[in-house]
Amino acid sequence: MSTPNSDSPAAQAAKKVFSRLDLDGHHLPPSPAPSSPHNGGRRYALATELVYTETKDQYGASSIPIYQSATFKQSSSNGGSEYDYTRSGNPTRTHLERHLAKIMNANRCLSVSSGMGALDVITRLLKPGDEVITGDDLYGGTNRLLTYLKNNQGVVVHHVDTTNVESVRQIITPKTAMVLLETPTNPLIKICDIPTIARITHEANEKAVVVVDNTMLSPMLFNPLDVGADIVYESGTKYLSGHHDIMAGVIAVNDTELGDKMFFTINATGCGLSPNDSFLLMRGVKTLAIRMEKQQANAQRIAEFLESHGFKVRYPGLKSHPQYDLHWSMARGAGAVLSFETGDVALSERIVEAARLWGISVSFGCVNSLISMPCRMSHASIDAKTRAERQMPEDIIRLCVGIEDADDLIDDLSRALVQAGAVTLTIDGFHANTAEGAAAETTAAPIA
Ligand SMILES: Cc1ncc(COP(=O)(O)O)c(C=O)c1O
Ligand SMILES: N[C@@H](CCSC[C@H](N)C(=O)O)C(=O)O
Repeated sequence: MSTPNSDSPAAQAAKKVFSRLDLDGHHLPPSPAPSSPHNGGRRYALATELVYTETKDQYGASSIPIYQSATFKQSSSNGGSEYDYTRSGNPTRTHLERHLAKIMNANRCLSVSSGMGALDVITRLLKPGDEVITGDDLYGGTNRLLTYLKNNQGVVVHHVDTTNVESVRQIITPKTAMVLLETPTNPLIKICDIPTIARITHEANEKAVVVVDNTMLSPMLFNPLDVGADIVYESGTKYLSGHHDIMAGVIAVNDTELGDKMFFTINATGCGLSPNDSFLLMRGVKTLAIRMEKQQANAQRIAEFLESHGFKVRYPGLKSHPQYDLHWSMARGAGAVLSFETGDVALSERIVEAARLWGISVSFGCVNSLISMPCRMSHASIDAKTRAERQMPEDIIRLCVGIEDADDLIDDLSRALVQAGAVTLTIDGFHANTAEGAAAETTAAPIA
């Protein structure tokens, strides 16, 4: 098996991010994040800021209380109190949103009941006739909402290869109202050049907003607002909360007018995050750095393990990723989602079903490792014809790596690969039953 190259940009960048987790406390550089009235002014490394909060609680509670109340008493008939009704605002939610604004380098953050809820709020900025440019590899639910807007709301949606800046440049017009990007994309792990696309979009049409779905990387590894995005959203169901026990969505902006418009929608439609889920998301966010560090390290090992045995693996921590340099020019880590192909749908099915430690489940970003077949699960809402047009391999397996012991994860995957007949055992180890596999080095330890 190949060993990680400690001089690679991936290794260097990971050191840069995570060496700041070293608890020697002597040389934490000041955070480069801008200070603003909303973010409270970030002063420390992100790992520190994630856990550092100031509550104004009357009893000095170290954890924000859950203000489980729909209404708030007013000091007079004219109102006069900070909160009146939880749909419009709640202290637990406010605390979370201020904390998230700080770590997302935003002036304002809004929290809603799911990632799709966040995209719904964002796309309500559109009006009939507006054009949206988006990718040809997208989370299935995002594709579904955009298709709904196209079929029912008069919004024109262009799916192009957003990994190619020219495809985006050629299609921008004065009617372009939004450019919506994922990076890495779900599930093909393709990389989009966010700074360049943001620049060319704004140059061509200053009214168009660039929206980035940052769910795959989280603010631990990427801050799209810093490189030209206008709106960033994430499914808080994933890394931000980290335990698959809540649904949440977050939206971050620097532009006051955009923030106000989206707050209007949240208040008008009632999709703001509940006090209880705000509390749980706040609790989850505090461990984001340490979870991401372990999940990424595990993902790197799994990706190298699969690649060294001849599988075609998609992961930006591997030098073989065609956009490796682009990814590392923007992000501080590779994340913990990877996908690989077997060349045979039935074989992929057998692998997925033979895994024990890897739970068969949609979603990612939680502490448990998950395995799935996107074409049948997370992306099943994209019809087969469209999947084929967009070159989505039906056999693709997605791995969402958790915090377990990496050797246990590799052992379980190895066993599943053998049981499924995906690899051939040799005296020295095993290799994938693919053309690449036959040519691959077989240096892994034999499977017991
Ligand atoms: C990249 C991406 N964005 C957005 C979402 C939507 O998030 P949620 O499930 O919290 O609505 C998901 C998954 O569901 C996702 O994978
Ligand atoms: N049945 C759900 C599937 C959710 S997929 C969740 C996640 N984004 C992933 O990529 O795994 C639906 O149809 O939305």
